[in-house]
Amino acid sequence: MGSELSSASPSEDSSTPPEPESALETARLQLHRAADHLDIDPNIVERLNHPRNVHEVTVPIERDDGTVEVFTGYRAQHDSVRGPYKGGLRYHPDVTRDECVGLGIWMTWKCAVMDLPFGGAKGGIAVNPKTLSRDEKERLTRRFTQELRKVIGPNLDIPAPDMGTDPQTMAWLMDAYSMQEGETIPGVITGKPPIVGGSKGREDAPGRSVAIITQLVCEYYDQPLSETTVAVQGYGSVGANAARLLDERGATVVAISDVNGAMYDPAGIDTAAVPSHDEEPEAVTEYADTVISNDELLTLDVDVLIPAALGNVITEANADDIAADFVVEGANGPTTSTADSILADRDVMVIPDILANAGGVTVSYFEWLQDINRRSWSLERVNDELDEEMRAAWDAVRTEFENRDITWRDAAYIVALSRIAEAHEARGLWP
Ligand SMILES: NC(=O)C1=CN([C@@H]2O[C@H](COP(=O)(O)OP(=O)(O)OC[C@H]3O[C@@H](n4cnc5c(N)ncnc54)[C@H](OP(=O)(O)O)[C@@H]3O)[C@@H](O)[C@H]2O)C=CC1
Ligand SMILES: O=C(O)CCC(=O)C(=O)O
Repeated sequence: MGSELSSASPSEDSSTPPEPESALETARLQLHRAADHLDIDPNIVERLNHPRNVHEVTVPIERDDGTVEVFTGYRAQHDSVRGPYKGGLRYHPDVTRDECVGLGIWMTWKCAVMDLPFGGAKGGIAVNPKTLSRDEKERLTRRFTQELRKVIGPNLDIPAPDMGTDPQTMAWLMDAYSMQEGETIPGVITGKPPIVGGSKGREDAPGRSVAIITQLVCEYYDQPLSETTVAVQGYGSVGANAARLLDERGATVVAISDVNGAMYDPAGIDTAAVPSHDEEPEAVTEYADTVISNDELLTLDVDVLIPAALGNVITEANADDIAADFVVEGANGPTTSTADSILADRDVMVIPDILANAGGVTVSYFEWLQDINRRSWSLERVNDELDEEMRAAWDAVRTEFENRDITWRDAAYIVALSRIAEAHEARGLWP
């Protein structure tokens, strides 16, 4: 196993990089922007500019036809000053080392903005999971777990689902880790099926938090939900759950999408009737009468746009065409830095990923507590506590937004970075 510190130089120059911009470039720019608002020891900022470790592993598996194929996997661990590293595992062909580092940095801020006792990490394998059989995916996950065994653990680094992984993947990881350790250790991973120590409500949680935050934003700007139109890109764990909850709560969801395009109905979509990615991948366009492209979805004239699939979909090229009043980021990093500035100049309110989709990691925290205590919570308790945590985070971010006259993203970063910097100061050195 390789373990290395980032060799990239800190981005002292906070000018915007040319697009396409990597998750790492965006994350570093955002760190420096937030630090500019705060009186933080520059040495702490320099530490946070780099991951603590990036583990790169090769993952060989036997394909069903008997051939061996070797994939590359990563686990980037950014900061653990407030607790064990925490963050998802992504199976996607575009997974790279830098993407994992950038996403890991965002996990640090996300856990801090929610005031959870975790740091940030992210990992994944560069693979298209749709090209794997179920058995191949299981073998890949078990071997990846074996390679990461020494650097994860319930008090060290606790992975979870992300794009391309699901509760079943988490169950295999938990089983592989537990078999190697010789005892059942459910707390090594979250997002498991409830029967093996998962939390009720975890699958819905990131979409639920997107819906809660959308509702709070609408209330804040006196926009009744019953008069709000919504377009959602991506119909997976985040997008489908957000769309369905907003639909249930009275909003009109006019567009949803899968990888092949978007279903569009200005009269409103019956979101429960369309299978999510988990229920049937690539089904949205199959069920649609009117199909538009994913690019067209982004520029629809709706009140709320929820990008909930890939990163970097709102860019310099289309930011001027975004017609929504509010962008609530369901995906991680859907907006490039240039696009962010364009949207801010145009008074489009962007509610950042680290707040909006933080329900996933918050219920992961509840799951971890349940695993430690060997006691499961009711769905009602999970949802009530999630609602409470989201409102507390919203209040903290709103206070900064109102006091400083800044963007919602800067406000969320200020909340997160202040907590992290204070923890580094308190602990004394560079843990
Ligand atoms: N899962 C989690 O706990 C959390 C996830 N996130 C973030 O949310 C985003 C989505 O993750 P998640 O919902 O888990 O992913 P899923 O794998 O559950 O679903 C992804 C969805 O996006 C669609 N999609 C894939 N590629 C594209 C594309 N090029 N254009 C448009 N749509 C596409 C898929 O369509 P199809 O069915 O056709 O494949 C599917 O509907 C990611 O950025 C992730 O990091 C954030 C917080 C928590
Ligand atoms: O639940 C978790 O630990 C992390 C989920 C995740 O990867 C994310 O919020 O981006």
